[in-house]
Parts: sequence; C-alpha cells; structure tokens
Amino acid sequence: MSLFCGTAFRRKSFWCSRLLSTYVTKTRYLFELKEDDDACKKAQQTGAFYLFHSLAPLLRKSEHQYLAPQHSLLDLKRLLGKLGQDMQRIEDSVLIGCSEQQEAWFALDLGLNSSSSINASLQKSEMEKELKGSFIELRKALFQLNAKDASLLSTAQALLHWHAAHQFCSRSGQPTEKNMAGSKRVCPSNKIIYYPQMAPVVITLVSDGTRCLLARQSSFPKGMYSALAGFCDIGESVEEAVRREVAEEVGLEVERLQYTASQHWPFPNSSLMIACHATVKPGQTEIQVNLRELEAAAWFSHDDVATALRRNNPYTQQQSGAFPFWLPPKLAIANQLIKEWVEKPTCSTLPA
Ligand SMILES: NC(=O)C1=CN([C@@H]2O[C@H](COP(=O)(O)OP(=O)(O)OC[C@H]3O[C@@H](n4cnc5c(N)ncnc54)[C@H](OP(=O)(O)O)[C@@H]3O)[C@@H](O)[C@H]2O)C=CC1
Ligand SMILES: [Mg+2]
Repeated sequence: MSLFCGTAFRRKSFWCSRLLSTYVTKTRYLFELKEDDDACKKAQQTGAFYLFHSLAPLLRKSEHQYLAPQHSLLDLKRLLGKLGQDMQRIEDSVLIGCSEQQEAWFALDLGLNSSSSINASLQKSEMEKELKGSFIELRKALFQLNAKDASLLSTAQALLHWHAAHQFCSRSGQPTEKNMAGSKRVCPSNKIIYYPQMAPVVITLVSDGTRCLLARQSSFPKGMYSALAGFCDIGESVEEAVRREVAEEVGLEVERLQYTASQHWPFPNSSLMIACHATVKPGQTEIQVNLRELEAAAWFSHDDVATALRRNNPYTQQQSGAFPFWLPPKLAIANQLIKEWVEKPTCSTLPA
C-alpha cells in the first residue's frame, strides 16, 4: 500500500478515509508545499513571514527576552514598495514550517544581494525603523528567545545561509534555481539537484562514574566549559566518531556510550549535534589535552557541576578578576547532557 494513499495525496480533503492527526495533516501539508510550487505560492498569500537582514533575524525586545515578529504578505509588499524594492524579492523566501491551522511560515532575507554595502546599511536602518525592531545576530540573541522561536529562526537562518552559499552548480558553474519552498536548488543545464545539508557532529559527556569531563576552546566565552564535541569524519559511525574525538581531544579511551538526543545547531554552518553519554575505563582517567583543539579540559565533581548549572549570571567577573566556572545555557544540547548526568550520574550503560 502506498504510504500516502495514492493520488489522493495531493488533495487535502481526499487524504485517507480515517481521520489523520493534526501532526500528520500538518506534515503532509508541508510536504505538498515543498513538492508543488503553485501550492507554495498560494500559501504565501495567507502565510506569515520572518524577516532577516544579512542572516540576522528581525527581533523586538520584550523585558528580558526577544520576540520574533511575523509579517503578512501584504505588510511585506507595503514595506518593499515604500523602500522602492522589487516585489520579485518575495520569491527568495524559504518555507520553514506551518502552524497547526496550516498557516505557512516563510523566512526572507532582505539584506542579501544588495548592490553596495553603504546602500545595504542605509536600507537596514530604514527597515528597522519601519518594522519597529532590530536585526540582531542570531548567535547573540538565541538564548533570549523562547524555544519555539529559537528553533524556527535557527532553521530559517541555516536555510537562508545554505541558499546564499549554493547559488552556482559545482559541475557546470551555471546559476542554480531554487524551488518555491526553498527545499532544493536545481541546475537548469544538467538538472543536478542540490539539497540543504547538515554536518553530523558528536557531542559527548564523558564520566568516570563520579566525575564528568568538561573542556573549553579559546573561542568560548570566559569561564564557560562544555562537553567534548567534534565533526564526524566521512565513513564513520557515531560510535567511531565519539571514540576518535575523545581520544584526539583528551587522550582517553571510551568504554561505554549511550545516545541520548540530537539537535540542529546553525553555527557556524548547519550541524546535526548527536549527544551521547560515555564512560572511560576504570583507573584510566589521566587527561592529556590536545592544545591544538582545546584550551583546557578537567574532571569536575558532581557538586561543582550541579552548582554551575544553577548559576544565573555567568558573565559577572569575580573580584579576583577571574570568571566563575559556568555551563552552556538551556537551549544548547550540551546543557541537556550535563543536566542528565547531574540527575543520574551513572546513566552510561551501552558498550561502545
Ligand atoms: N549546541 C551545543 O551544545 C554545542 C555545539 N557545538 C558545536 O559543535 C561543532 C563542532 O565542535 P568543534 O569542537 O568545534 O569540532 P572539532 O573538534 O571537529 O573541531 C573543529 C575543527 O574541525 C575541522 N572540521 C572538520 N570538519 C568540519 C566541518 N564539516 N565543518 C567545520 N569544521 C570542520 C575544522 O578545522 P579547520 O578550520 O582547521 O579546517 C574545525 O576548526 C561546533 O560548530 C560548535 O558550534 C559545540 C559544543 C556545544
Ligand atoms: Mg572539538
């Protein structure tokens, strides 16, 4: 039996005879918009747009957090008209999701392809004034967004970034064309299809049973330590990547590992973070830091880690001039790994 009930698949009212859940209906609606340019263009009429400028999302400050405003197609046309810009730019939008009521959500970067940087920054401040918000780098704002906006804007930024970087076919050198939803690009001369990609990254919290191992790179904010992370090499399994990264970065051999969760991470390019807990062989806990990769790595006690998890204001410098030891904030998967370990320090059970 066909997974999508044959020809009825393209027509919402003809799905299957049984009642589909809201989630399934939503998923199939998004699939249809990716496959059918006309349906996607139609969805823009009633859809909502998240705006970006040079990959920075438009945000509004509300007390201690940022909110991501939505704009209708009409708002967008009004703005472009006011700034004397071509309506054709709307075609650069990418589909990033939809509501349970099937209102499609799009992202559009108003700052890419600007003719000159002076022109671009002038237009940027004009747009900010019109839109009553500011374009703020996602890296700076991510942890002050609610979980829904953080995930949506991360997807949007990653997709817009991918399109900006894949304008040409690597075989023919010809410009590629995006489909309406932005789920792929095609080279018109040889029909090669390019799909957005994520690089798999393993992130591992190593424990010796009583302590956990945390490390920092010199590029991290002062005082922050995290779990060990690294890009998977081509041909590697997740298990092999974890073993290699831990050996490479701190000179230890992983004995057991357990997968726990995954997360899309948009910085610096799209990664799929695959989070695992791991243990090392008893008595083999002496760290040898690879200083080409890390600035420092150390074992931390359960009490120290639990206290750091509760710390609110990590950036406050102490009187001694030092920065307190702190951990990645809640939205980062590293935080989840560390929290899990604090709640259940012996959760590593599977052989590596
Ligand atoms: N969400 C979270 O909680 C966390 C996310 N992360 C993310 O994990 C990612 C990986 O961690 P990191 O320790 O830096 O990784 P690695 O330990 O693999 O070291 C990074 C280096 O690997 C090289 N490299 C190999 N493949 C790639 C690739 N596909 N893309 C980019 N660089 C590659 C680069 O070297 P060269 O430049 O010399 O070519 C790069 O500087 C980072 O992007 C980081 O943002 C990290 C910790 C927490
Ligand atoms: Mg690393």
